[in-house]
Amino acid sequence: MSSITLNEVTKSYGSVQVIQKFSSVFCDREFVTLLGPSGCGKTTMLRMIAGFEKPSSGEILIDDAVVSGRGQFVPPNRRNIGMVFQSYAVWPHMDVFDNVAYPLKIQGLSRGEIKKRVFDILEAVHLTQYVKRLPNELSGGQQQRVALGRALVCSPRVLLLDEPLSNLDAKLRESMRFEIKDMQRRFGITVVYVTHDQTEAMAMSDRVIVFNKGAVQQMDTPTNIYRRPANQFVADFVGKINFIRGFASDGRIDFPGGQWMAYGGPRRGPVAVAVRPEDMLMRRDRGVLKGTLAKAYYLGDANDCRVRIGAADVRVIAAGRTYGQIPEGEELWLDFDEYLVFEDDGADQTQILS
Ligand SMILES: Nc1ncnc2c1ncn2[C@@H]1O[C@H](COP(=O)(O)OP(=O)(O)OP(=O)(O)O)[C@@H](O)[C@H]1O
Repeated sequence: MSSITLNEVTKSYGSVQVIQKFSSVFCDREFVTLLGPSGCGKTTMLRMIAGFEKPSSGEILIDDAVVSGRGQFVPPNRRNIGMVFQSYAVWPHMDVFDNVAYPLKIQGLSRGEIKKRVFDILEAVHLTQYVKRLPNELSGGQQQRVALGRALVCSPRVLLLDEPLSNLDAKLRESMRFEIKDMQRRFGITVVYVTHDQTEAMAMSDRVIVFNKGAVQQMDTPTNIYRRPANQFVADFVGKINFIRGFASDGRIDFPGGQWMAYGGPRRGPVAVAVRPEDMLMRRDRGVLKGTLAKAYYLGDANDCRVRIGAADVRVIAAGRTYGQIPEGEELWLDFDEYLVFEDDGADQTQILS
């Protein structure tokens, strides 16, 4: 068992509140990702769970034990938590074996026991052949695996990862995602992962918590975050999306410029119709909005298109094999495969058609 319970946790620095009241239970073996733009409070939340920061109010429990709150504070080294940061934070003067063995030496384990546990972990993180190397003889990905091994070697109850892949190149980042996920399953560990990269969050998590300015915007599964975003912020932050401003009345949404679409939903007044680029279909015969294909960029697997409607450019992603079927400059219809209608919050990203 290794759950984390956060009860009405807040954090302020002076008069600035960086985490607004936050409550949740991260379940045993759950992979939870804290996702949000820079400065939204993700790292602060992770540091409070680790014990490097004290909440201003509220309490944190690991399993049934209070680690922060009710007049108690358990220091980081007594929380049995493993941590990996963005910077590899491996000791440059120690070889791979000694880096991974370090936490066990501090615990005073016997040499035989240390050797056994280090080699078990090195096998799990695919580093057995590099055991004698110094960090500067390893690639970034290998160094990050050393950090991961060192975090896991004490069999922690919880693993906290703060942007661990952001210093790696794109290809390595992708493969490490699967390695981390695989390791989490094998070790049966609870993971709290911090990132501003939405694809990382989607690929690994059981649950994603989207933050903005210290406040939770949505806590949900990756599919719900993507397909049923709670508001315009989440819709825009996670994935690509077009917002088209309109006015909802009974049975229809009117767009500036005289175009309109049928609408049976409950909203009335100013709205933003949100459509993901891959949910837009370009057709010759009929559709929701009429426009002109302004530009089509061929990317191989996809076409990244801009369709001009009035004064706005709407982004459409079509299958690569359809490239050239509609030539640039030609009139077309846009149909929406799936769309959401938000109350228009006046956000900058909302497009005005005219
Ligand atoms: N020790 C501190 N004193 C004052 N303000 C702080 C302190 N630590 C963090 N902050 C502020 O708290 C807010 C949240 O910071 P935090 O590092 O948690 O954000 P983050 O979402 O992890 O961002 P990033 O992705 O850039 O690391 C920021 O506005 C930051 O400036």
